[in-house]
Amino acid sequence: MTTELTSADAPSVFIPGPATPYQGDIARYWNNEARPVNLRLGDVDGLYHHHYGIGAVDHAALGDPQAPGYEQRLIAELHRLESAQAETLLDHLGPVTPADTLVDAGCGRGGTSVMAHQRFGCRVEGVTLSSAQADFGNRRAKELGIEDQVRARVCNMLDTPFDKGSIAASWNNESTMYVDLDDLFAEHARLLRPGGRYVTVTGCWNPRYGQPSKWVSQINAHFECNIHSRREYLRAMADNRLVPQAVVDLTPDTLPYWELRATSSLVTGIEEAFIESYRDGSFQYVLIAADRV
Ligand SMILES: C[S@@+](CC[C@H](N)C(=O)[O-])C[C@H]1O[C@@H](n2cnc3c(N)ncnc32)[C@H](O)[C@@H]1O
Ligand SMILES: CC(C)=CCC/C(C)=C/COP(=O)(O)OP(=O)(O)O
Ligand SMILES: [Mg+2]
Repeated sequence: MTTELTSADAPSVFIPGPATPYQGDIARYWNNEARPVNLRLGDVDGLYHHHYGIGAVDHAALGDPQAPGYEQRLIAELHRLESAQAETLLDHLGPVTPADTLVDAGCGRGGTSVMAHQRFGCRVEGVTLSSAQADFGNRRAKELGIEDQVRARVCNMLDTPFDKGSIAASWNNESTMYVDLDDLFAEHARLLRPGGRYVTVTGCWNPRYGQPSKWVSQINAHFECNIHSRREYLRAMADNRLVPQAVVDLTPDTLPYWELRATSSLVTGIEEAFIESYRDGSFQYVLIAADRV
């Protein structure tokens, strides 16, 4: 499906329509998303994330909850933990040079893309289903003067325009639960150069629990997504020339973020499901870094 857009100064621009009705739903979801928990955190330093945080809470920085300015310090602390999550993802990309191009699959508002460029000095290509997110990310890149280096486009991450073997490293930061993993990893394996690195940070259900718990079902309903099991990740990677180099269980590291977020005025109602499922072992927050062989 294609949508033809015409304007006075451009002859004709083709934007691919959603590949499936589900992708149309997800594009609409993210086009309409404007939760204060994401915008107010992003306003702290201009890095806008749609992922969660890891690491210990800095109680000294937070100070007394009764003291003036506590809510702003709480927001800054949640944001610091979300940026720490992205730093940990970038730590696993391996050596990247300024001559390389990276792909941020499911890039959201582009926070991780900007951080990757700032760290490695390289080009970063983001793809999202949401035109509002792509516009937002491109606007931020322009404000930072890095629009020639960091770009977001409306594109299905299962079918990207990047040449075979042209990408040094790619990642999904909390965006794998919207797609079939075989299709996703086949596309990463195609675009990555042999020896390239793929990293995902994701929530997955724990096969040791048996089946997805009621909390996992609640998270799926809340975000209109489909959380996969840890086993599915490892199987789909093995089937698509992605060999895990590190599998890190970040569950204990993300709980403090959730426990702090649950006390904030910016709660969205999903906090209990994350906290309870991490505690009962039915759900895990993991990082998987894999070599494209
Ligand atoms: C939870 S957000 C994560 C955003 C970003 N990775 C971050 O860490 O801030 C999920 C993202 O996945 C994107 N997404 C979901 N399915 C997609 C698909 N088939 N192709 C491209 N992007 C997709 C959504 O558009 C959204 O930007
Ligand atoms: C770990 C899992 C299962 C994640 C699901 C994907 C998702 C919606 C991530 C956070 O986005 P967000 O930052 O927009 O969410 P929120 O508004 O809750 O902060
Ligand atoms: Mg968020």
